[in-house]
Amino acid sequence: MSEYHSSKTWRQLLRFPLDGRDSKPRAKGLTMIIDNGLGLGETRDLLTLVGDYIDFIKLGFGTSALYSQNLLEEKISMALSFNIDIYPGGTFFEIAVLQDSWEEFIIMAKHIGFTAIEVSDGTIKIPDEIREKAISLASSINLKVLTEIGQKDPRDQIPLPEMLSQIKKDVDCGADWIIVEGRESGQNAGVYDHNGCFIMHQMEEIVSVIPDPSMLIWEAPLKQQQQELIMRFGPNVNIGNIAPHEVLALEALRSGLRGDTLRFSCNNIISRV
Ligand SMILES: O=C(O)[C@H](CS(=O)(=O)O)OP(=O)(O)O
Repeated sequence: MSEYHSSKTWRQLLRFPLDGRDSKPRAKGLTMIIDNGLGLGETRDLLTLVGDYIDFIKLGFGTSALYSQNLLEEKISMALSFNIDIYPGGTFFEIAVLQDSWEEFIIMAKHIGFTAIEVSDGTIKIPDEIREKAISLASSINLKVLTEIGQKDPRDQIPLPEMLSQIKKDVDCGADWIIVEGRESGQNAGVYDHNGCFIMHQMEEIVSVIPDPSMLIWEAPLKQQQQELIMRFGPNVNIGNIAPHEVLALEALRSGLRGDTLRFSCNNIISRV
């Protein structure tokens, strides 16, 4: 091949097969990662490479308690410098409820620099009154509020009508987003069966009660789940519990740069040629 001289980038040469992916800052198409213990160097590397494709970092479960304070604060500032919201895992909030310290927990989260909070009851039962007050308190101090519906253990699963009414109550109380439980495994929890397949009627009912589907964040750690969500709701569906090293792969899926969604976008491409 003769010498090739061009300053063109791939983006100038090739269109993304799936149109319409929103860029940051965006109100929908959010990606939330679960960080179970990235060091500062790893975090810097990750955000330099894929910071444009991450909207929320969740420090998994109670891992925040295991950091030194300096390191935690440094990690939080790093996330903020990439315009990424950061919050402690829902399980950590549940521990604070169990220990009757949830008000101080929320205030301390704000003080440390977290920009959001997750109010969940995936492991323990939380009285409605505490859930409502927690949402209001967090909103009143300008923390973004994510609530979660669905249980971690299928044996604890609450009936669907209760789950649906919880969504409505959370929205009325001022929750900004509702996370649909899927765990880190994406199997046998929340709206997934033991194979990681969506329990379809649950998914449909959830979508039907929410005033704005972009308020939902689907925990969907598995590719088959991400693909299903993108094919059903488009590239700007909110997806969470993404492993840090899977962010780019998810973004490729959202943009049709991967066989699984390229197939789906083929009609689109053919009609444009
Ligand atoms: O971070 C948490 O507390 C959990 C992680 S997992 O469900 O145990 O994998 O996430 P949550 O946001 O409470 O579902």
